[in-house]
Amino acid sequence: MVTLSEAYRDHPLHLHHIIPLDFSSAGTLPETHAWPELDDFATNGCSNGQKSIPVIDLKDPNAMEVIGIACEKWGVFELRNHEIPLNLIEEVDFQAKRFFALPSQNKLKALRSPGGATGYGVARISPFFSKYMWHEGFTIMGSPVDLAKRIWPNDYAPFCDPMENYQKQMKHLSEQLKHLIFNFLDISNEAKNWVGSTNSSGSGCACTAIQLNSYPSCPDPNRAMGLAPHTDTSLFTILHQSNTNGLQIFKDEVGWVPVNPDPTALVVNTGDILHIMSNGRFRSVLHRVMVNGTRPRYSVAYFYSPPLNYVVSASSNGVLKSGELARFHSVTVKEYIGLKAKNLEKALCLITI
Ligand SMILES: C=C1C[C@]23C[C@H]1CC[C@H]2[C@@]12CCC[C@@](C)(C(=O)O1)[C@H]2[C@@H]3C(=O)O
Ligand SMILES: O=C(O)CCC(=O)C(=O)O
Ligand SMILES: [Fe+2]
Repeated sequence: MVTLSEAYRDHPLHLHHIIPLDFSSAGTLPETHAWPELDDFATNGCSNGQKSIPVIDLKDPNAMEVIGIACEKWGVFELRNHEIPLNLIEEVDFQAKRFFALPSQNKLKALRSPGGATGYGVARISPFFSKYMWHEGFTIMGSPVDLAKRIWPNDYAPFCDPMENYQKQMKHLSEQLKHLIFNFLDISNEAKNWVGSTNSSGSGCACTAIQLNSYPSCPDPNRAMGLAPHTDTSLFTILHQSNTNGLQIFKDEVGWVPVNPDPTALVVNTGDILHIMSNGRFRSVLHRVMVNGTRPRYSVAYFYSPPLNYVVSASSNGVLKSGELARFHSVTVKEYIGLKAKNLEKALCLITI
C-alpha cells in the first residue's frame, strides 16, 4: 500500500509538473492548456460513438466467461451488482467534491512532493505532453490520514473514514475480479495468490491506489484535454464516474467510444500488468477524458496491482498454450512502474521480446 510510493521515488518531477492551474480563477483557456491538434481528433472520435461497452452483472453464473470475453474484445466493461454500498460510493464522491471545491491555496497544503506519489497535483503523465490537461487529481496510497490532516488538522475523519472504507471494499471486489480473470486465463494458483511475493513492508498484499479526479467545466472545451490518451499501469482499474460524461476508450477499427456514466455501476478496465501476464491476449485499453463546457466531471479510480517484487511473467504463470512463446521479458511490478514513469507508452515495447 504505502509501498507503491516507493516505486515512484526514483523519478522526481519538477514543481511545474505537479502544481495544477487555479481553475476557479481561469476565465479563458490559457495557451499552456490549449491542445492544437485536437479538432480532428475530437470529431473523429464522436462520429464513431454509436457502439457501447459490455455490461456485466457480477452475479451472472457465467461471470467468468463474459468478463474474460469483455477483457479480450474491449479491455473494459461496466460492472453491475458489484455489492459496493451506494451510500459509500456517494460519500466518497461527496468528499472528493468537497476537497476539490477548496480554495487553491488550501489544496496546495496537500501538494504531492517532487519525489512523492501521493497528494494533490496534475496527472503523473503530464511531463510527456507539451500542453497541460484540464484536470487536477488527488492520489491516496495506504492511509489518507497524513494528507487529510494537512487540510483539516482537527476534522480529518469525515474525509478519511469513507476513503478507508472504500479501500477495503474495493480490495475485496478486486480479489473477486482477479480470481475470475485469472481462472479464465488458466493462471496457476501460485501466480494467482502472489505466492512468495512481498512488498517492502513484508506483507504479501496487492499494491493499490485511489485517484480522485476533477475536470472543472472549461471555458473552451473543444481545445482542452481532460486526461490525455493513456493506458493504466495496473493489473486492472475500477472506476466510478459520477454523472458527467467525458471518458472514452479506443477500440481498433471503431475509434473513440464513449463510456457513458451510470453512477450506480462501476467501470473496470485492463492495465499493462494484465497485458503482460496474459501474454498480450488482454491488451491494456487506451482511454482519455474530454472536458465539458458547462458541467464539472468527477471520477474515482482504484488501481489494483500485484505486490512490488512480484515477477510479472507469462512464461511461468500457466497462460501459455503448448508451443506458445512469451512475448514479454519478465519484470517485477516495481521495475515496470519505473519503466513506465520514464518511458510512458513505450514501456511495453521496451520489454517486448
Ligand atoms: C498507482 C498509480 C497509477 C497512476 C500512477 C500511480 C498514481 C496515480 C495514477 C494515475 C492516475 C491518472 C492517470 C495515470 C496514467 C497518471 O498519470 O496517474 C495513472 C497512473 C498509471 O496508471 O500509471
Ligand atoms: O476520469 C476518468 O474517467 C478516467 C480516469 C483515469 O483514466 C485514471 O485515473 O487513470
Ligand atoms: Fe486511466
